[in-house]
Amino acid sequence: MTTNRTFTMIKPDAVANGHIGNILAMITNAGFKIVSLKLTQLTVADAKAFYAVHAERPFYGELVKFMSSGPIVAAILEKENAVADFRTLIGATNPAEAAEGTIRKLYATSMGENAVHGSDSDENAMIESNFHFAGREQF
Ligand SMILES: Nc1ncnc2c1ncn2[C@@H]1O[C@H](COP(=O)(O)OP(=O)(O)OP(=O)(O)O)[C@@H](O)[C@H]1O
Repeated sequence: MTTNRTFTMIKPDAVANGHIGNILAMITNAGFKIVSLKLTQLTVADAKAFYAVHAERPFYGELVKFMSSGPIVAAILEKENAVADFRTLIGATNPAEAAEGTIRKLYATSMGENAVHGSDSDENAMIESNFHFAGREQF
């Protein structure tokens, strides 16, 4: 397996509920190295662009509103098999279906407000990382 990178956001629900520290601890305890990190907030335009792939889905408006509703933590993570291993760590999109011990099982409140994002491919990890971080912020 090769060392690679994934992109994550701690979403507005988890930030508002005070879970930043616990979620970052779970991430680093699982062996991910943080190579970029910031507290930021998406504008409506940013959220629309980030989730453009979902533009035709019925939940798109709700998703854009939620993701721009408050601060998020954006991070780039490095590990062997980072994309797949991170999706295992966060659990299923719907927290009711998320496995025990996953971040979403512990901290997500609903399908929409599900605590964290994780890239779904190496290609998207790079696109999403570059959306949020300048080259000099990627260590
Ligand atoms: N049926 C739904 N109702 C409300 N929100 C939804 C629904 N399906 C997805 N979402 C929201 O849109 C996000 C993107 O959906 P996607 O299918 O890509 O899930 P995911 O890959 O598990 O999540 P993410 O991209 O945030 O890591 C979900 O994380 C969730 O916040």
